[in-house]
Amino acid sequence: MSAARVLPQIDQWIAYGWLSPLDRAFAGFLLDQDAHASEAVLWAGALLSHQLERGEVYLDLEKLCLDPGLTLALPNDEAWQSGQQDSAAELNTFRAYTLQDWQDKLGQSCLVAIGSGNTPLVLQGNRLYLRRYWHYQQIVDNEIARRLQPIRTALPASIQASLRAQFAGDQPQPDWQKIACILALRARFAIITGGPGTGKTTTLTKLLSLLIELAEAESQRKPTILLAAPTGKAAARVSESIANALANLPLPDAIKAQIPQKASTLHRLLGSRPDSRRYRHHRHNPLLADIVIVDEASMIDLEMMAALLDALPDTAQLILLGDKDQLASVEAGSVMGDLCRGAAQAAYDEATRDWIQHYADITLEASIRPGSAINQQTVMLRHSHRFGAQSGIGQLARAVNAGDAVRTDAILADTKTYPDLERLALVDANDIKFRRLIVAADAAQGKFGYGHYLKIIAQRPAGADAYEQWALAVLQAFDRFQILCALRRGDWGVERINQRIEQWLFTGQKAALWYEGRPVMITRNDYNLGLMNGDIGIALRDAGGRLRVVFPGDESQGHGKLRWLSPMRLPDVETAFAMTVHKSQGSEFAHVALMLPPVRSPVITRELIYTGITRAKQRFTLLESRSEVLAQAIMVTC
Ligand SMILES: Nc1ncnc2c1ncn2[C@@H]1O[C@H](COP(=O)(O)OP(=O)(O)OP(=O)(O)O)[C@@H](O)[C@H]1O
Repeated sequence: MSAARVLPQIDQWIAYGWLSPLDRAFAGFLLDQDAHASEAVLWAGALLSHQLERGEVYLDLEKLCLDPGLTLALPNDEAWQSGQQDSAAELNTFRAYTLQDWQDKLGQSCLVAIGSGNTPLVLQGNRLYLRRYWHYQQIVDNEIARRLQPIRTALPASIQASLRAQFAGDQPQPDWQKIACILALRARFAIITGGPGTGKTTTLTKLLSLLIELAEAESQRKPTILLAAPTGKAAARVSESIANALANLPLPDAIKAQIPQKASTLHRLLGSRPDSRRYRHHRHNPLLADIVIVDEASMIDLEMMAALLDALPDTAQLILLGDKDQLASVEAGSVMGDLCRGAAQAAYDEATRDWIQHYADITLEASIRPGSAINQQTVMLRHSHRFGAQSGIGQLARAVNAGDAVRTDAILADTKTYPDLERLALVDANDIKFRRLIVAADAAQGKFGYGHYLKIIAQRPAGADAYEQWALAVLQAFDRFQILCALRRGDWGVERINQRIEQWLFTGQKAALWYEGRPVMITRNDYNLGLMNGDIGIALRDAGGRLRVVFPGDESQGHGKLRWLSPMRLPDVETAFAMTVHKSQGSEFAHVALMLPPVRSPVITRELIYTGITRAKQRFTLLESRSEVLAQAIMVTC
């Protein structure tokens, strides 16, 4: 194949729906920069661009050689659904290339450098980066490495006494929550990961109280603590969880008063500016903080993590919390997943185990091979205090996470033991069983459908002064039930499912785009309106009869106050009866129904199923038409 034939072949791949015009434009840009660019460079450029759109920050050339289909997630869901699987043979284009071939050909190009420089591409071992992402990766790696050095070799006796007091009482052993606190007191970086209800917020609250005490003992001053989350919704949820933990934990009032209860979004924390990638805070204007906490850290992409670390003063401590097993952020880079690699093994070295033994009085067995420096500052919480042995949601999430398809099937079948689970086989996406689920309004049974929030809308108050409360009740009722889809396109994708649900709920009434009851999700940040990607509002008529879209208050106005905005002012929105699992991250709903399409797709992975299940607090329904899709999905991990 010659370089001249690469662009037409990329066009063919665009026709299959495999690559996008953006990928071709990038290959074209490389050709403009170097008219002698080889076919390998042009293909690598187009595939790297494709990977970035899929959320990967680099093209893994080794994996590309081993399995191009799996590495590139091709044929993608659209191709599968439109029966284009036959074109999969085209993936053999790269079969003849070895890793060495790629490295040689890329290494010879003036468009590729091995490290620093000003080439558009950077090759590092088997990874090909776009320079910008390579730079972000450097910041993340270097800044975290600097913070991993222990800053304390001993803890004062007063802290040891507080630790004993906070962790008194019976706990599942080893007490990972205690270990998390002990390790986070040692260095300026720590990760606390765990599934839903494993006590991340509880542990964080105890840890903050210890850090406050420690700062006062060491420097006689109160530390400045900043609390953040990647999205507005996640920030609101974190604020609520911290307030609950503070109400329940027996901490001294003087300490409680210093623990922040309001989380902001990372964008606001860093000082985002409209229409700019740059933030107000960076290494030359760092944040004023001693301790920075970021919850829901699995949603942080590489660019945001680099911006955060760049803005962190040298002396500040960073603590990341989140669930490593959730899907990574929609943007490029599964930072949390990468940082937590090996966390489940608790591969602590001798120094770490000695520290834990000395201060937590917990003896851990030596691991066969000690983990990385990051592993030493990472703790995985393992015991769910929310989902006990009787919780189907908890059991199902564990089985999926372990990749155990047989157990997953058994749990879903045992509705006697696990009445919080339901598996519905649908003939097609129009099935009456699906329709019944949608229109249900059985709140007393915990079986919410969208009939529930429509009932509340119908209870319109008589006086204008009660409108705020009514709208809040509507938003809360809507939040109880959510349809999650694995795909965007096709009969089982978000777009068509939303249309179908609209028809079922508003038969005959709905003609216009906007109607009372329409739930919408913001798909692009609007800093002027304070609306963030993922925020959900509902169209309601205000006391004057005008149609407005009501959103929960944002952090600047206080989370309780509602915002009534004209639909005309809203940036990009989409109907939100159904949303993708990706978009549901950072949210929880009483009842979640997850739809799996009848065809296998490389984007339906174990992480996607796990994330979907763990959005449910009380009830989980699986909607499918071919049962093997679930089993196949949980074998695939990203
Ligand atoms: N060690 C513990 N002993 C008893 N109950 C606990 C313990 N840790 C947490 N809990 C309780 O478990 C519930 C979940 O805890 P928490 O909110 O801290 O978990 P989480 O991991 O932050 O949850 P999520 O992120 O899924 O909302 C809370 O009711 C909390 O009081």
